[in-house]
Amino acid sequence: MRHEPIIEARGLTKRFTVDRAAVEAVTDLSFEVLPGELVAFLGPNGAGKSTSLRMLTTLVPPTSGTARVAGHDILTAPAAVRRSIGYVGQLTSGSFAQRVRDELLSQGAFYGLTRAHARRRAEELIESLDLAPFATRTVQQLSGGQKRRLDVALGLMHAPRLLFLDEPSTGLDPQSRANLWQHIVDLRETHGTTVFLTTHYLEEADRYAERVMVIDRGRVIADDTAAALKSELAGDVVTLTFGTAEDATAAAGPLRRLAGRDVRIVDERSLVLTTPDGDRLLPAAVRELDAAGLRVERATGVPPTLDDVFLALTGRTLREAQAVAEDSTATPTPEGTPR
Ligand SMILES: Nc1ncnc2c1ncn2[C@@H]1O[C@H](COP(=O)(O)OP(=O)(O)OP(=O)(O)O)[C@@H](O)[C@H]1O
Repeated sequence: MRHEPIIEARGLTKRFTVDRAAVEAVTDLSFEVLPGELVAFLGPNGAGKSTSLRMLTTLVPPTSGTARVAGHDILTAPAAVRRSIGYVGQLTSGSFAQRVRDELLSQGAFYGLTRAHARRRAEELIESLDLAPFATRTVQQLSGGQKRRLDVALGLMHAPRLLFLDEPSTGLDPQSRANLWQHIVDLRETHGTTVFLTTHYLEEADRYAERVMVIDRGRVIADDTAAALKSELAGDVVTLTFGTAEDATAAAGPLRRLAGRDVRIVDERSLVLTTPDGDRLLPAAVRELDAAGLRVERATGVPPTLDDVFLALTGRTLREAQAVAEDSTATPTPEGTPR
């Protein structure tokens, strides 16, 4: 039996007006997420990730298109959508002077849980998000990673089936990031919570998400498992280094024929190519070139990353796209929810 999608976006588009010019933050976003999926929405700064999330969580209205989220239409039943989902935005939500446990209880009251229910739920979340040692601390006494775990707990107080997280790990050190991710993965495994999150960390999306949607300039440009995206859109990067520049030049033709791929010469003595099956190509290439008297000094085959996927799709790496976005001096005129 096919499950009903828990998110069903149809042509979601958002246009902002910046200095009287229209900025299309999100263009024609259509996709489905099934219950229990863990989806990473990956893209550089300014790609449209947060705006997409804000539309799906009813924080900003779309310019056109609509979506059904947890069974409710975001345009006609926004309150029902909000009751059914958890949302953790980019900024830490806890109020500074409250203690962790009290913060969770206030959130429970906000969602209309009885005091006894809220207490039970708070204890469960304190346990599952590893907050027990800090439960009586105030929010301002927590580290960045602990605060982010509290944010996730706050988003889960009313036990939503669907949790949206906007860049949950940005600004955390690598260890806290890995720890937070482990909690997110556990949540999904233990409670079957559907998790839809944005990130610009390639490695995280690659390692933890079972599905990666890549967004660039407001459009979704790829949507699959990380493994499928890498094998279909990128390939192993094979590098052969020779003793002399002459050997490298002489080897380029035979290697091109053997691999059936374009070959580039780098650093005069190395040949580089991308192929879906580097492990098979490498020994064959070394044997053939050796037999032709062209000595390979070093041979490496590196599996592709999601950055190679982004490069294959856009002609630039995600890191380059990120750097350009960070250099951009354009300040948007706020409209809708302030950033
Ligand atoms: N309130 C707003 N008013 C005007 N323009 C906006 C507003 N919010 C976002 N934008 C613009 O829409 C585009 C997409 O922004 P968005 O915040 O959705 O990107 P993002 O992928 O989430 O980026 P980041 O990783 O930096 O959070 C950007 O060009 C941004 O400047």
